[in-house]
Amino acid sequence: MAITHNLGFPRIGAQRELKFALERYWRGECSRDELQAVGSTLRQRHWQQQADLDWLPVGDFSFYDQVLDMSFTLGHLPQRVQGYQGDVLDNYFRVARGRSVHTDHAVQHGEQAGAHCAGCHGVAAGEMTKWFDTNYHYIVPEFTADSRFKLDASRLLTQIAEARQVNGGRLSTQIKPVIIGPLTYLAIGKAKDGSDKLALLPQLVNVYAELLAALAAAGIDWVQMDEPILVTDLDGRWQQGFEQAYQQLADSRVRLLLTTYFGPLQDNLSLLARLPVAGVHLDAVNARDEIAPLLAQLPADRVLSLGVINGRNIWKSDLCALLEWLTPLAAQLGDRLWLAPSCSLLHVPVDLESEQQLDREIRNWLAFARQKLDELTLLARALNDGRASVAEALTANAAALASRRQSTRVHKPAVQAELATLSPALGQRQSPYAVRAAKQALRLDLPLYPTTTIGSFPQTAQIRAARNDYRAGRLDAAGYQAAMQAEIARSVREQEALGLDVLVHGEAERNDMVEYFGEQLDGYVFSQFGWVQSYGSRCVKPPILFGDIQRPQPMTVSWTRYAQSLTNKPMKGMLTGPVTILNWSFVRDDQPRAVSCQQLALAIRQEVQDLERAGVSIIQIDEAALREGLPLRRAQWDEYLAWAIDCYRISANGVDDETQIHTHMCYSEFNDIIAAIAQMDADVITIETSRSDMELLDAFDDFNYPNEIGPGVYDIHSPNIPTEAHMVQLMQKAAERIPPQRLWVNPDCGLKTRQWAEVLPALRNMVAAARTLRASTAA
Ligand SMILES: Nc1nc2c(c(=O)[nH]1)N[C@@H](CNc1ccc(C(=O)N[C@@H](CCC(=O)N[C@@H](CCC(=O)N[C@@H](CCC(=O)O)C(=O)O)C(=O)O)C(=O)O)cc1)CN2
Ligand code: MET
Ligand SMILES: [Zn+2]
Repeated sequence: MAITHNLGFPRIGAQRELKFALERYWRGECSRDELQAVGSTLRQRHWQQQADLDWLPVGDFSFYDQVLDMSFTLGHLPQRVQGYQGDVLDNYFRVARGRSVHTDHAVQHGEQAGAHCAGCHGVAAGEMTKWFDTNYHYIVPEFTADSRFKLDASRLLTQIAEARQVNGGRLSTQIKPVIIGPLTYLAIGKAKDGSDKLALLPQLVNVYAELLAALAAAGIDWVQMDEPILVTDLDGRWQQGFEQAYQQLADSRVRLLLTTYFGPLQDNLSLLARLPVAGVHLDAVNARDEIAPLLAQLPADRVLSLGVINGRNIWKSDLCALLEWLTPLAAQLGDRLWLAPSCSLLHVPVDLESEQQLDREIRNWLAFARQKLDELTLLARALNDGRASVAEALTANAAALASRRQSTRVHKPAVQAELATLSPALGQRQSPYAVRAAKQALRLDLPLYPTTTIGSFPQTAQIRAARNDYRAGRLDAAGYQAAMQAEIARSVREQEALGLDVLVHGEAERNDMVEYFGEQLDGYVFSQFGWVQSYGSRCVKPPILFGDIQRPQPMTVSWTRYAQSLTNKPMKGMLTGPVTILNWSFVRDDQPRAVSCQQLALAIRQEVQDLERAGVSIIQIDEAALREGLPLRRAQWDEYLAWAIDCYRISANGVDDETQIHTHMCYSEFNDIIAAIAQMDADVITIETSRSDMELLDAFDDFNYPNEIGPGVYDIHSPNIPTEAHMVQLMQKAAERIPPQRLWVNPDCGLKTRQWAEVLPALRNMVAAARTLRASTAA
């Protein structure tokens, strides 16, 4: 009997109920009890929706982030919030989002609050970073040599009790708490004092042992222990850490299912196989080749859970093919075979049933979280009761897959012919940077330390309401265009008044920097409710790249032209680069990512050339997700970077010398990939640096990065207003590393999540800082 289970369910709600409840609570518009009630309703609903499984995940729900939940369970909070009296949930949000100086409410409007509160009475928010290679951000655990842990199992115990009440307690399914394992918890955290995190392992594991004892006392049998760090390169000390920790936990009265996901185990396979746990989960989508070697090494009493349904994409699985290779395994393993999605379903939308406007043919190719669980139960029935018991469903699945394989909407000879002509030479600028820079300087006539912003201005409630009205048919196309033009005019007016040197149109018309382009490219469809949590209450709706990509018409030219008509200052054309569009979309699984990326590169190249023809003198091509797409294993980095950088270059570099190309990246680790960044050969790169105090620029300095750089001086994740003095000081640090002639002054990232009331004084200070810098350089 193959057993079915799930690693985690999306928690935001099919209608983003959790998002809206959180934001109401943060604005003081609903009570804590009401927020708790929404959480409880969502948990109940999600358990009911998973009731066909043999084992339900519990503890995968979170009001903000599952890593932060684990920090609370382990009693491990940053020093700065320890000893805070008051409600636990409020304290939790305080760690997640900080508390601004101006308000005692943990910051309004769903914003991430400041990490820098030097000299103010706010509380700095926990740092956020990407969860492995996903677009989900977690709150980074902060370690120091004297970190201490203290168990608080209340969240898990409460939710276990709650799960047992589902359907009036008549749920036949069993309950399996989900926690992040000790090694992964340590590995994804940051040692604030540079100390050795592994030194904390023994006392950390003591608290895990207490937790497992508490779960056993609550009648729990299996516990899912997530250790995705096992799919990354681990050195010997970390491998030893695994042995020690799990040796120590082997005495516990619960059975551990040690889960790995997002990739193959490689060097860690033998390690996992010999850990004294009751079962292991392997990502059988990405590591199918490892099933046989793992089974060969796994002791005969262990459960093997296979993640056979892809938890990272939205495609239907090929059930017949899966059955083909699972049938002998099921016969061999019997009850020892468990089946699951490859990873938590956190990374996919909830329910395809909500999508009534999606093209019927394409909808039939898709599966969201609920449909993926249906596939899983179907597989188990076919294995347990014979294929005949689900023959109809299997036939329908095969027909859907065949329709996708053969569709002329997927495979377009014209695109493939164009792709065949593609060569890296397309990514070559006409002249080297020095020659271009001189021509651009003549054309643009910018001052030293030119000021600019990264693209977006606040996405106000009015902008979203107008777009909502437009989508609902309450506002016609002309009305929508007028409303967006009014917003563009407003941001141009504000930028002129501020005295910025290079303006942007503000991106009012964009719902998102990726979805906006997906909506306009052939080969994409987009959903209405396909939201995926990005951080806290913030979600994205990744567009679905299903077929060969074509750009039917210009996507940004008319907005940019309108914006340029309002000012004599240079107006930056603003595009998202091919690698970022790829990484933040749901993409095809029937061709290599590199090929999809090349198609996107050609589409963006056309847009760049159209902007140039329209007289736009500066074009920015954002590659915010370039680094996030790096494979989890170093051995694969070069291959990825080679095609990713080629694609960016093809999109960006087909312009005349006089056209200035900017790129933007907002993350803070460049050391590893600085050579690749330099190969992009952008005339100007704007990056996130303000939180790292310009230390990030060491990478550019050491590498002798040749082109211009705008190191962010304004931390846009914070509601705090940076002072002129602070920004001058940051730029002076920058100027110690990069010659002033090659420096720009700009924020860390776009301003769409901020409010005008914060943006205006901050940019006023930023422009003042640039003037001060110019004066002191001239002197
Ligand atoms: N794709 C992507 N990934 C990214 C980023 C990014 O910008 N894009 N940035 C980084 C950080 N991540 C972020 C992710 C989301 C948001 C964000 O603000 N998301 C918005 C949704 C943005 C959006 O798509 N808005 C739509 C839909 C707006 C909406 O919710 N409308 C309401 C109605 C609103 C009204 O009537 O007022 C509805 O449909 O119910 C639009 O503007 O059209 C949110 O969660 O609130 C910000 C940063 C990393 N990853
Ligand atoms: N141009 C985009 C913006 O300003 C870049 C964002 S990078 C996440 O919002
Ligand atoms: Zn950015």
